Amino acid sequence: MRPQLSEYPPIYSGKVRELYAIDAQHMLLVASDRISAYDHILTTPIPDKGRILTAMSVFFFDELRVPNHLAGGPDDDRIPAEVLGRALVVKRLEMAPVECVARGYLAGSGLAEYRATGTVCGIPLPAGLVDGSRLPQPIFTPATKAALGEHDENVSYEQIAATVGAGLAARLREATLDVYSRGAEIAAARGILLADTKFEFGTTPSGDLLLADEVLTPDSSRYWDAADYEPGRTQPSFDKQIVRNWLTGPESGWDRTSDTPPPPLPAEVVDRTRARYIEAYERVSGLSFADWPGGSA
Ligand SMILES: CCOC(=O)Cn1cc(-c2ncnc(N)c2C#N)cn1
Repeated sequence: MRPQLSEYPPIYSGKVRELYAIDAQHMLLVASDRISAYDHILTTPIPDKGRILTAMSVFFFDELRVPNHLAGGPDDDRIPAEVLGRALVVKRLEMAPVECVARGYLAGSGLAEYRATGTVCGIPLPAGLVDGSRLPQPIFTPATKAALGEHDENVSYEQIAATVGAGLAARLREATLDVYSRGAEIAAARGILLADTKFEFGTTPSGDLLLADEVLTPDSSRYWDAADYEPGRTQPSFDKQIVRNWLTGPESGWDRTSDTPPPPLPAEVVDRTRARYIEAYERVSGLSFADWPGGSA
């Protein structure tokens, strides 16, 4: 008999995910069906988004064989039925206060910083790079964790070393670049470019460094379709472009520059977006989402 979610005290609620306490050593990491766009949490959920992104994390945790915080499988008995398939039992870690970002391409805040300074997080880059340029090699561009709703602040490696110590900083950089590079290689072989990603790591009482949080999902990474890749412009998001286009198109009636919240999404946009998430998972993993736990069918 599975426990009720209400038996687990809530610890943290993020934009699209929550953390609950299971016991002194374990937590339940729950992914919701919420989707964000233009810094707003939309009122319309994407059915199964939480299950699809949980399946993606589990795929990469397993495929990359990186020491991680998982303490059980996706059907662990400690997972309540109501969140089965979109929740994972994880080891409670001492989290490093660093957003460990790896970038293989120039986009977002990295592009803005490059245009202003020719560097990203103090790392000099070649001249002449444009929006979407592939970098000569992936770079570690850490950020400090911002308050909910704020943007993280890019910081230099030296600042991270001053905060967490030179030893841990070096381990974070090495692990971040290793996991990103191998994950990006797997995805690229299946026609999906992982332009950048954000990892979170934690340590065990014995000092082991474990990959935590979510791994190489479309919420923690920029997913681009390799078939549409064209440096020199903003690349379409593999998973969110349908929503973005509708919100900024004539049918939504929404003004992105206003303070008004986005309107609800039409069913057709929801359905196509759900299909894109499933396509991303099945292409990258080679697995069928129909086999993932927790389906209503
Ligand atoms: C709602 C999702 O959580 C976060 O966004 C960031 N966060 C992670 C932890 C954490 N804390 C201890 N142990 C862990 N294994 C984890 C994990 N994952 C806390 N906040």
